[in-house]
Amino acid sequence: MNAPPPRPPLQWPFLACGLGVVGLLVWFGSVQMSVLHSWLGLLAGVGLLILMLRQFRGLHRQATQDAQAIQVVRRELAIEQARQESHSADLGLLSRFGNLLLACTDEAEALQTSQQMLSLLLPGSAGSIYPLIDGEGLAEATHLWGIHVCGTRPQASAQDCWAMHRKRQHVASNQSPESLCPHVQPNGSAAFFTSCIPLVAQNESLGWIYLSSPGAEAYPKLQMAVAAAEQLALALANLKLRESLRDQSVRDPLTTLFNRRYLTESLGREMARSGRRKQTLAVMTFDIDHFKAFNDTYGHAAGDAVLVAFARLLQTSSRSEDIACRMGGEEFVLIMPEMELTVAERRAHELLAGITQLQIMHEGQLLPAVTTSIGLALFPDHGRQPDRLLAASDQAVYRAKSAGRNQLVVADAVDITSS
Ligand SMILES: Nc1nc2c(ncn2[C@@H]2O[C@H](COP(=O)(O)OP(=O)(O)OP(=O)(O)O)[C@@H](O)[C@H]2O)c(=O)[nH]1
Repeated sequence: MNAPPPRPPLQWPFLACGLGVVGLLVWFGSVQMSVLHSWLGLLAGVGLLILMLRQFRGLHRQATQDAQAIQVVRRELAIEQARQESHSADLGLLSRFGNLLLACTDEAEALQTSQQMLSLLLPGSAGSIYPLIDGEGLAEATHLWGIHVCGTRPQASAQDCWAMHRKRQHVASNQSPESLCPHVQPNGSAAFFTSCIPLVAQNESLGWIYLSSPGAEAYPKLQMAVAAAEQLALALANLKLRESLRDQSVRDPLTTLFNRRYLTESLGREMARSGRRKQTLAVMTFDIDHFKAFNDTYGHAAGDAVLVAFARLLQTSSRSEDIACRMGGEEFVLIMPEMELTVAERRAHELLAGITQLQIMHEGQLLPAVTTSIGLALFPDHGRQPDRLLAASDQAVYRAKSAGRNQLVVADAVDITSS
């Protein structure tokens, strides 16, 4: 910003004015003395008055220039103030974004929040968030805003993005097509810019944000986008860590099924939900038969392989709303919300057959088939409290053992007013 030029000193006009007045006085006074003196006085007075007028004109010009300079400064100040206000509004949004991310409980919520906030933070651009969806570097543009001025692949590998290679933002334009990332698909001749920003936190790459903006100028709010990407990356890394810690606390490390702790947490919740919806819920308890003998014959590691294979069978033959748990040892429980007795019985028979058909290889050797006994209890018929329902299912599995194993036994109906 230019500073206004300094004003000229004001002595001159006053001095010229004073001398002009003195000249005129001398002229009036000298009228009495002599004509020559009077004309000299008059000339001096008029000369000084002209000088004074010139000085005033110069001052006026200076004042006009000053006023113009002040206007320029005011305009620049207004622009600067507007820039500052927009910057502080952006910082406010950025901090709100950070707070919202802190409140997110999972990755899906964080991405949804980011989609909404980035569209506010980065007006004039279209964007896609590409979170990595597997350990192989494949990413999917799951959350989008605005209308991209050029296409981008919905699924792309980290190899297709320069920002992922360089681990820093990559700005490109169709003016130099070789600079565009391979996932960008130009679909017209109008000028556009693209910006890819990697999502990296704690040295881990989690995906990238892709922005496109029309015109021949690079997107002006790139720094804001980079700051937002840093916040999102940090939030995603924290949520992943939280998820993994939570997972460790509720999952069985050998089979990765849920553990007993998770079962007790979720059974009550699922029963309450079924109660509200006036639906039945089935609980199946599995106990692999003669597992001690199996371990003794083929070794503990072979036994582990059987437990892992059976866990996979439970997972693959369950619906997404079912909850498969390993209670400990060779005992498993499957919670099946919204399941009627006849359907549950059919599923149990499929599992009885399924376990005998497992082809389990261990150290290059095909292990012999194993069988399981199953106890089945239904909410609310066999228990209205989680411990009662589990106990009913447990008792049923022991009856299946006593009856010769490799079979299903349904719990006895009980007086539900006392269960
Ligand atoms: N391999 C392996 N074995 C386990 C694990 N946890 C418990 N076991 C074994 O599972 C066996 C359970 O034996 P039992 O409770 O006597 O039951 P069972 O031999 O299956 O007999 P039934 O249940 O009456 O058919 C024991 O030998 C335990 O050592 C595990 O994580 N891995």
